[in-house]
Amino acid sequence: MADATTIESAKRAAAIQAVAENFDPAATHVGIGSGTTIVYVVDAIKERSTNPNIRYIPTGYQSRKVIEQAGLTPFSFDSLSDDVRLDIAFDGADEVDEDLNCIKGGGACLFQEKLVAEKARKFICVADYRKNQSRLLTNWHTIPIEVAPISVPPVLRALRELGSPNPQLRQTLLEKSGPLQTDQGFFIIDAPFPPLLIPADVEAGKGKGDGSDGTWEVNKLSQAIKRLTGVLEVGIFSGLDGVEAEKLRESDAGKTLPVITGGQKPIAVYFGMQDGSVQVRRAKK
Ligand SMILES: O=C[C@H](O)[C@H](O)[C@H](O)COP(=O)(O)O
Repeated sequence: MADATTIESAKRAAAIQAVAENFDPAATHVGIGSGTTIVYVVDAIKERSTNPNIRYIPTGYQSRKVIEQAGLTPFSFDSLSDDVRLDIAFDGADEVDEDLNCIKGGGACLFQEKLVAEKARKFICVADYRKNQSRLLTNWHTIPIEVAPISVPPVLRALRELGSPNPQLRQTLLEKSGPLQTDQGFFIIDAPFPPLLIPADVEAGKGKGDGSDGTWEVNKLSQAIKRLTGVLEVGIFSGLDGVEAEKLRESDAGKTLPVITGGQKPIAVYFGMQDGSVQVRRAKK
């Protein structure tokens, strides 16, 4: 069992290396995710950046406060024109599999994180070693799903039909305050599922991956949940590979940003390890 100091040191080490290797001080637009790890990313950016003209695009209230407290300049996503791309976006993750699919939303931020990730030429995640797993839902057991409050009962029922044994509406820490509200004023349902397959598992015959035999492949489950009426976004970042997405964006330079469905996998994830080292998992070229 690791102590809090080891975990925080791991986050900091990963953030420092991720920023050193990917942050370009000549950038004009930088996306900033949410959570506890992103604070170290912003600290590392602040150390390196002398450019007061960089616009930092937050992914929610907490993210905007982190940017402001660092003395950097926040710029709202909805003030960006559609043809502007972010040079890069950094974010945390709750779990990452060997294909770089991620679960996010442990802190109730996922919708704006997806918008920002999809608008970035390069999307980088930073996490500590607990998040490094070969399959999603190994150590982190539930998928956060952002839903319209009115739709909670039918979405819970539909999730059970998809095979989630006991999906729960996330509550605030203070029980009398009721369900936790997102930055959009929506609710979060946390849906447990068995560990998710990657496409290679389905090809290897480890399961159908379409829910019919109790197994789900990560993209298929994400799409099945996203289709439910009342679901704003699913906390699975999968879909287009980071390298594939980057190529698509480069080839489309100057035109409208291509629509990337199903979220986006990062092009690289920096894991701070228990021994103080940093492991980098990159998308395969
Ligand atoms: O909702 C929160 C976000 O998706 C975070 O990026 C994620 O939960 C990771 O947070 P942390 O860096 O605190 O582990």
